[in-house]
Amino acid sequence: MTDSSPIVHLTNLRLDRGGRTVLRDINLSVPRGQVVAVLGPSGSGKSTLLAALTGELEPAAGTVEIFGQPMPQSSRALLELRKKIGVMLQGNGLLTDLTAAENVALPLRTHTRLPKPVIERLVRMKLHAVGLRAAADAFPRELSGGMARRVALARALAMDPPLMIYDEPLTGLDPIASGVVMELVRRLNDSLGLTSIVVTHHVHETLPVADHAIVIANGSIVFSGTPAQLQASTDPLVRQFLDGNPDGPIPFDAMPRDTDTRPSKEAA
Ligand SMILES: Nc1ncnc2c1ncn2[C@@H]1O[C@H](COP(=O)(O)OP(=O)(O)OP(=O)(O)O)[C@@H](O)[C@H]1O
Repeated sequence: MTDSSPIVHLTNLRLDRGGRTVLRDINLSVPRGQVVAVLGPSGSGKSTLLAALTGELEPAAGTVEIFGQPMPQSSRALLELRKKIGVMLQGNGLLTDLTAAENVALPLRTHTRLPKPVIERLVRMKLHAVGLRAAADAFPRELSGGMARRVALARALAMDPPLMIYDEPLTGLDPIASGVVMELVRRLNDSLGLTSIVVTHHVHETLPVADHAIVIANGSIVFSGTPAQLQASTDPLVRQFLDGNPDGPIPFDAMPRDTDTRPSKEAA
């Protein structure tokens, strides 16, 4: 791939789950170095989109290209690709009986044959990057929610992935810790030369650090543009989501899976 080719390129993507279409007509290009916010109400399909980005969910139609290559088919190639994608999942996922340093070391121990002193040095560097070198020997229960989230971030960075994906990084955090985590996402993105995709419904905390935002609702992308364009949008769907109105074009209750028989666009 060339320096100018997008890190993620989605073309006419359709994603089905449990026999029904969750997302359709998804087109997205994420250039290198950007922080892209993927926003949408609960149940809109944000995690489903993530699953397609990591190759966990095969598209029902359309294509996913990562690092300029189509999503690999073989499980071996998929495994190699995933080493280049740092994923911070909802919650921390930290192992409670390991220290912060041991948690960060885990991917390095699993995926590399680096000698112990090198791993220890890399772990110190990652903890330093998130401002937590002093907490190396602390167990997750001894850390605040925000600190634990930063350890999870250091662990996601352990293998130096060029692409970072954050799934609801702010869940359960207070506004101050949320600000710290989002600042860190931006700073690490720029200082380490990463590309970041942040999937969240925390609009107001995420937009200030994003270069580009998309909003998904009712099964497709209803907005794609800069954070300023998003804030200025007068689209009723976008406004309802941004302003948190219970009444509007986005249904408050998700359709029950087995009673939703809406045909997908392709099938219609
Ligand atoms: N494994 C599955 N089988 C069937 N349906 C699923 C599956 N996973 C998700 N869904 C459905 O797909 C839709 C989108 O779910 P998804 O988890 O992607 O949304 P989300 O935007 O990430 O929600 P949240 O913000 O609450 O995490 C929902 O209607 C959900 O019920």
